[in-house]
Amino acid sequence: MLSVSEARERILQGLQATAPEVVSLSCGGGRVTALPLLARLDNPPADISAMDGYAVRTADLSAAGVRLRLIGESPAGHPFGGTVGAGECVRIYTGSIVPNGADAIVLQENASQHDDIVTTAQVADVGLYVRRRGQDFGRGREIIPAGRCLDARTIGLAAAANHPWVNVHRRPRVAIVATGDELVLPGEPMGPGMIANSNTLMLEALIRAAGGEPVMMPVARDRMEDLVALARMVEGMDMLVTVGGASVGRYDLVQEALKRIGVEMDFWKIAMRPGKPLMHGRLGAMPVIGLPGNPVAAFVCGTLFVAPALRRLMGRHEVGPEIAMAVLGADVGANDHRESYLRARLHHDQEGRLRAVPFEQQDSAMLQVLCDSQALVIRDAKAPPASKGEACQIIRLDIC
Ligand SMILES: Nc1nc2c(c(=O)[nH]1)N[C@H]1C(S)=C(S)[C@@H](COP(=O)(O)OP(=O)(O)OC[C@H]3O[C@@H](n4cnc5c(N)ncnc54)[C@H](O)[C@@H]3O)O[C@H]1N2
Ligand code: MOO
Repeated sequence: MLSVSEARERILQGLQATAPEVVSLSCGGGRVTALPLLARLDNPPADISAMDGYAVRTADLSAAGVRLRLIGESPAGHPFGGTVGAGECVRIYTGSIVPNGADAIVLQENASQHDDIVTTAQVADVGLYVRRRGQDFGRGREIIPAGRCLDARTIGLAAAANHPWVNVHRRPRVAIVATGDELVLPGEPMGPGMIANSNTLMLEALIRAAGGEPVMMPVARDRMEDLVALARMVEGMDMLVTVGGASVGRYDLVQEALKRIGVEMDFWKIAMRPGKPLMHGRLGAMPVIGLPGNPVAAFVCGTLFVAPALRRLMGRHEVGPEIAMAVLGADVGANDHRESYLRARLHHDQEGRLRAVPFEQQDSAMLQVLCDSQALVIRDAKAPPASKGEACQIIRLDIC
């Protein structure tokens, strides 16, 4: 059976980012740049003051207590048009353009003004409290590379560089097909043997959080015709995710149905717990991922395989999952041949180290334990027993 990293490699192999589109910058959050962004102006656009005070000539300030003549003011948005000459100064404010002739700012706290005479209580070096033109970035400079996920910081930077729009990859559309005769949507009447279809809604949220556009398809019943008909409806999607029916039971028909609609299967079953019956294939260029039905297995496989594939389709270079370090908060036994992802609580110990305490219960159907976990502790295949205090790798779940 494939290892987790081999399986992820195979899923990511050859995935192409979706086509670019132009969107308004205010809608760019979570999208990935398809082209580098070049600054459309210098920032700041001119030498500006970093403080409220007086724009002065440092040559005049050989000592504190110098008297200068106030010849005008330079409020933000209304630059002073003249030139500061010897023995003169101009009232200035944070963000205002430093007038010609001036080369430093005296803080207003360090000066007193009576009518048009300003007495300074400070000497100044050239450039004091002056932000130079282009100090942040110059016009034409690449400020954001292609492949960067836009967040509050990058949106602020793009806006400062005068970009109203951004060129980003289209949100990948991901069809979610849940399978099973026992499923009803939450809130619907529930007959005997029925359960609420939690996986579809969970995956919808997971896909949306990873930047994709989830498309909920109707539930496929455990009949070949149903599955085949539904699977055919996914043309034009960027990814198909099925959930359930992945195992070996009589009604686990997903793999066969996928083959019938032309999916070229790549692998089925990997050395992982939870998530062993994971499937992967391609319908043309479209990746198809078949998740196991057990909800925790579906979530863990969603995190380890669906979200990274989605990030690659969105144009990201780094696709995760992000691995962090912690120390074990309890002893754990030897592991078998399946790499394990243990649901665990996280807390900081008295030395400030992050401790991960795996839950006793690791059943892959227990959503409450999953929700009470802040991390997955990764146990390598065939890992020997490990003691409390030993380093371990984790995937954090508590960073929303
Ligand atoms: N004889 C064997 N049995 C099983 C094996 C095996 O190797 N040999 N593997 C087990 C493992 S591991 C897993 S994981 C599950 C995967 O099963 P399926 O992918 O076929 O999933 P189902 O049988 O359809 O459902 C399993 C379980 O999850 C519930 N479920 C399914 N879909 C949903 C949904 N949308 N929302 C909420 N809950 C869902 C379903 O009712 C079942 O309880 O197979 C093991 N068996
Ligand atoms: O994936 Mo299954 O949930 O390993 O038990």
